[in-house]
Amino acid sequence: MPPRSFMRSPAIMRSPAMWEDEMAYRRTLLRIILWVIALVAFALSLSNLHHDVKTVSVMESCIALYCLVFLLRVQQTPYLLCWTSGLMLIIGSVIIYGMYSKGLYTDGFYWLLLMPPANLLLLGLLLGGVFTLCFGILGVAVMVWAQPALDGSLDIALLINASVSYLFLWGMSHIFELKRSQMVRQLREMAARDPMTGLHNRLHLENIFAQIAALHAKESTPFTLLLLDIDHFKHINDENGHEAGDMVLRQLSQCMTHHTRESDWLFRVGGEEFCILLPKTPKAKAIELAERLRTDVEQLHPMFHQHPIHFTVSIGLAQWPVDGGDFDGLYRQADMHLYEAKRQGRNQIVTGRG
Ligand SMILES: Nc1nc2c(ncn2[C@@H]2O[C@H](COP(=O)(O)OP(=O)(O)OP(=O)(O)O)[C@@H](O)[C@H]2O)c(=O)[nH]1
Repeated sequence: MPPRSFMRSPAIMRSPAMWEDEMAYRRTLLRIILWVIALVAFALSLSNLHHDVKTVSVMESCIALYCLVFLLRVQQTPYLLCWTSGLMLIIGSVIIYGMYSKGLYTDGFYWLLLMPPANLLLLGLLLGGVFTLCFGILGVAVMVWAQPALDGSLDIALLINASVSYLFLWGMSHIFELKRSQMVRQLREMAARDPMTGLHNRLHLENIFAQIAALHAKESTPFTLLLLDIDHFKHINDENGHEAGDMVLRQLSQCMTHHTRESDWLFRVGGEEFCILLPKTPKAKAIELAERLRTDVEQLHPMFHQHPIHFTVSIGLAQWPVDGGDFDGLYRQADMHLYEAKRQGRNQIVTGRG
C-alpha cells in the first residue's frame, strides 16, 4: 500500500515559472519592445536615407539589426542586462548624435524623452537611473554647447522646458518602477507563505530543496528532511471546533520555529502536515531535534476557552542523499517513514536504516 500522504497528494506541485527566472517579466516585455523598435528603426532608417541623412540612417539600421539578433537570444541569454544595456546605449547614442546634427535637433530631443521610462522599465531603478542620468547630462550638454553653434544662440526657455519634462518623466517612471517592484516582492512573499502559520507553503518547497541539494552536492555534506503530521487532528477539530484546530496549527508552527535554527526551512505542506529541511544536518542530529520537538509538543497543552488541548505529532525522517538523491525520492522516503510512525501507534519518530 502506498504511503498515506502520497495517496492524498500524488504529485508534488511544481514551482511557478516566476520563481525560476527573476527576469521572466523583462524577457516578455523585451520580446514586444524589440519588435517595435526594430520596425520603427527600420522605417526611420529608410526615411532618413530618402532625406539624405545617411549617417543617422546607417545608425538606425544598426539598431534594427541589433534588435533582431537580440530577439533570437532574449529567451535564453543569462546576460539579459548586458544585452539590454547595449540596446539602450546604442539608441541613446543615436538620439544624442541626432540632436547634435543640424536639422535633427528637435526630433532628437523628442526621442530623448523616451529614455527615462524605457531605461527604468527595462533596466530597473539603479542601472536604469544611471543611464537616464548620463543621457540627461549629455542631452543638456548638447543643448548648451552645440545648440548655439547650430542655431546661433542658446534658447534658455527650451533648455528649461526640456530639462523639466525630462526630470518629470524620470520621476514618474521611478515611482512606477518602485511601486511595481514593491508589489511584485509582496505578491511573491504572499504566494510563498501560508497565511495562518506564516511558514512557507508547498509551492516554495521544491525550489528551496533544489538550492539546498546543489549547495550540499558541492560540499559533500548531508542534510535531512522531516515530515510531521498532527495525530488525530480530525478528532481535535470534531471535539473542540475548527478554531481550536487552527490554534493547534499555530502552536505547532511556533514550537517548530523555536526548535530550529535560522538556517532551517519550515513549510506547511498540507492541512496538518509540515516539512522541515535541515541543512548540513546528518540523520543522528536530526533525530535529536525531532525527539526534542516531539516531547515538547506532547507537553504543550495549549488552552482553548479555558480547556487544555492535548495533541501529539508523528515524524518521518529521511537523509539526503542516502535515502533519496532527488526531491521526489527523498520526500517519498520521509513520507513512508511517517506512514510507518502512524501505523506503529503515532506520537513517534521513524527514521529507517542508518
Ligand atoms: N482547523 C483546521 N483543520 C484543518 C485544516 N486543514 C485541514 N484540516 C483538517 O485536518 C483533518 C485531517 O484529518 P485526517 O487526514 O483524517 O488526519 P488525522 O485525523 O490527523 O489522522 P491521522 O493523521 O491518521 O493521525 C481534517 O479533518 C481536515 O478538515 C485547517 O487549516 N484548519
